[in-house]
Amino acid sequence: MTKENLGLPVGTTLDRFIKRKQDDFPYATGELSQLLRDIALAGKIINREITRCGLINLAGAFGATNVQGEEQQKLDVVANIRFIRALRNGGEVCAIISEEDEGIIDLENPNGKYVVAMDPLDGSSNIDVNVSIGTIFSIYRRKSAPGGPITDEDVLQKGSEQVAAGYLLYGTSSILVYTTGYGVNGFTYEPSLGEFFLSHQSLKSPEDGKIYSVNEGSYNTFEPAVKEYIEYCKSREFSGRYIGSLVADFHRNLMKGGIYFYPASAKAPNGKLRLVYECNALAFIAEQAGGAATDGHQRILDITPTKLHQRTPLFIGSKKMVEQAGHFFKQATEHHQPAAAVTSL
Ligand SMILES: O=P(O)(O)OC[C@H]1O[C@](O)(COP(=O)(O)O)[C@@H](O)[C@@H]1O
Ligand SMILES: [Mg+2]
Ligand SMILES: [Mg+2]
Repeated sequence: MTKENLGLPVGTTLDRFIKRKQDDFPYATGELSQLLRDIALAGKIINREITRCGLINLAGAFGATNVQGEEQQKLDVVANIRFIRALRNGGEVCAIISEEDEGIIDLENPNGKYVVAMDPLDGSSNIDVNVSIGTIFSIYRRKSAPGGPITDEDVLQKGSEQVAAGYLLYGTSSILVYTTGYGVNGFTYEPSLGEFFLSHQSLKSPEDGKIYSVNEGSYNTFEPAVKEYIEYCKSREFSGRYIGSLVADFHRNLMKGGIYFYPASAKAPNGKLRLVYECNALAFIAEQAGGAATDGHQRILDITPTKLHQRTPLFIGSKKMVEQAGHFFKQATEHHQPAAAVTSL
């Protein structure tokens, strides 16, 4: 039995699963396990707020903009507060990077060994229309000495340094999907019991797929290689599917096989998505599930961030599809001319 496949039955609680995983590492202190439980707890609370937000005056705009200049929704703010509170109370984390806060959130917890980067509410534009939304998180080990100030080396680590990452998808059912670097597992939430249960063990992304997910309304602003890749998808009669919540689009493609991309455009030269708290976590999961994630040229997990809210283009999903998209960029770079379709993959 490998560490990846514990052979635990469907229906095992998240708690028991985490405990079993921890038993595989006799020297582990249990702090990461506790941190994962804290995140699951925050997820349950957010799930509750989401399912009744239309009734408790939580729908709609908050009336302020975040650091990116985007209009915050009330649930963006609530989710941020809930997660910060859960991580502070849990005691395992020293600092948080959040989409909703400009600077580092120092929890003033010198004993916290971990740094968490998070998008507390992903897909904000879908909140008020009952469409799936999510939460994304990355967990890093603190690099600087405990007790001292939180430094750039703590918060600007490459995605390949993640010790764990995951997402919560609040959809037709809510699911927590995470990896600690030994495969990917998913836990479906049973609201009447208040528990996450193992439902998707050792998730594997189909190697290839027939779904492409991109905001095609921006087509005219994309660079030629991206336009050509989209034309290639159309020529193959792939299905276009775009929810507009990264977590939901990613999850569907993970299950069914497909590619999600948010490329650079004339109006967003580095794309829209944020490297530290959106792309890295999903890239880690994609790779652990046998998929891939690039910015069109290089592996997402190899990019060293220089800013907390840094943006990056993203191409993520089934391995063959991400490679195929990369070929269009490669050809465009090599020949300085529009790339021809690579049909051999
Ligand atoms: O409306 P667009 O430009 O297609 O952008 C949609 C993308 O933006 C995001 O909503 C950004 O996430 P936030 O809601 O956390 O800001 C992604 O979830 C989604 O894929
Ligand atoms: Mg987001
Ligand atoms: Mg968000």
